[in-house]
Amino acid sequence: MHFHKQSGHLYIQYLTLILGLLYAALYLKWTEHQPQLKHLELLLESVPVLFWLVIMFSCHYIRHLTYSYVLLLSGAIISFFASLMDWLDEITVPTEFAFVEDVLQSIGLLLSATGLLLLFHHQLVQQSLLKKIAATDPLTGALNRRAFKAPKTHSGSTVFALVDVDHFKRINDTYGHDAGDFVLVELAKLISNHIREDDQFFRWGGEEFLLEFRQAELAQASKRMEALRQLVESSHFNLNGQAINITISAGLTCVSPNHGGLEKALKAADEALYRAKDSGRNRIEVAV
Ligand SMILES: Nc1nc2c(ncn2[C@@H]2O[C@H](COP(=O)(O)OP(=O)(O)OP(=O)(O)O)[C@@H](O)[C@H]2O)c(=O)[nH]1
Repeated sequence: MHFHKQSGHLYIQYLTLILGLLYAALYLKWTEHQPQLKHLELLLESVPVLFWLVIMFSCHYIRHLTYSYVLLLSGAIISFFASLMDWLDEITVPTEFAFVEDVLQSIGLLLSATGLLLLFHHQLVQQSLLKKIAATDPLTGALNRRAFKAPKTHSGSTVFALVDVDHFKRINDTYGHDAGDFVLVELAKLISNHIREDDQFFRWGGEEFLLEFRQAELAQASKRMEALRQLVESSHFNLNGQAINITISAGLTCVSPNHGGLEKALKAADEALYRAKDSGRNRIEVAV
């Protein structure tokens, strides 16, 4: 008979529901017509029993994390029976199984705590991975627009350079779209390898990038941008023996600590970039 893995996990949920119903029936049956029972104590002792049932039921949702799942589920099952024995002690005369009960409780807690720790660890790793994916451009590996944050006002002046590949459409048209992608990847690598650790490099969209020169004056950043422009101009991107040459244009603007508005500054950089394009490309222009 073909046994589907998924249904095996669902059986555990059904089993939990059945155990829950049996427990409720047991509770009602044994407390019926017994006014001498301490009902409040009995109710309080029910909390751990129900808690472990809920954990057993919820384990289904982490079934893809095998180790956490197995540890948490087995811990919950053992703890459930230990709590049930504890609960029974309220109704019947406490038995000589108190030691077994304690051992079961310890093992159950140990297993579920380990399962939970593994689950938290997995969640932390996943969270940082997701953060990284959300901030990275999948093609070039550069930061993406989502990762961009306005510079902090106490960190001195910042210079932004909007960088655009010249006549990029021609590269796509001449060598194909994959070659265009290759050029973007290589360009991003080249620039990333030649900026300072403090500087930030974003893929702003299409064949446009944003460079953030942190704690830099306009004159100093212009020099560094000009050096990058010359570096790109003199580089050959080698695709299957075919050397592809490109040039870039850039528009720069400075944002001082008491800047009036980042959007305004980026717009100025964009206008400077278009001036660079209009003036023949392969050059940098500073916003006026
Ligand atoms: N291969 C590839 N092409 C892209 C990508 N994103 C945008 N493009 C292309 O980039 C080209 C941009 O063309 P245009 O906006 O005309 O600019 P350009 O040809 O670079 O000309 P100028 O900017 O004026 O120098 C378009 O053909 C887009 O299809 C990408 O991720 N990969």
